[in-house]
Amino acid sequence: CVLKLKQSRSPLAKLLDHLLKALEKRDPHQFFAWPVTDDIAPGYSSIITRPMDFSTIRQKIEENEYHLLTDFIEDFRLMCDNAIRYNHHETVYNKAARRLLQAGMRLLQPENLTRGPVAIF
Ligand SMILES: COc1ccc(OC)c(-c2cc(C(C)=O)n3cccnc23)c1
Repeated sequence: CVLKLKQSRSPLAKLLDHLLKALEKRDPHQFFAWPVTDDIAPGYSSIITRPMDFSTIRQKIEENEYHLLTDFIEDFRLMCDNAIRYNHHETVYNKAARRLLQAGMRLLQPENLTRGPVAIF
């Protein structure tokens, strides 16, 4: 077996993990926890060409694919925008995506990253 050496987490990875946990808390029904499949959402993969979900974001953090905070924020926005575009306005998914996006943008505002109980910068 090949022992995978546990790399020490970069400061950015630790920050993104903290932010991801805070954002996941705003998705109590776990609508954004896993990739959306065509089985549960007919025609999804034809309409949404760049799918994104929290499990994929977590995998990208662990594989050091984010080099800037803005890259992480872009994937979070993409995930919410996909749900807003695919689902009709009055559906639970569209409403949940708009609420999650609003909450996420508040959390990720620079002034909120330097204030509050855990000042990150
Ligand atoms: C009802 O339980 C679940 C469970 C997991 C889901 O996505 C991972 C979803 C889900 C998540 C979504 C999204 C995010 O668009 N969605 C759209 C249409 C139908 N279902 C969904 C719903």
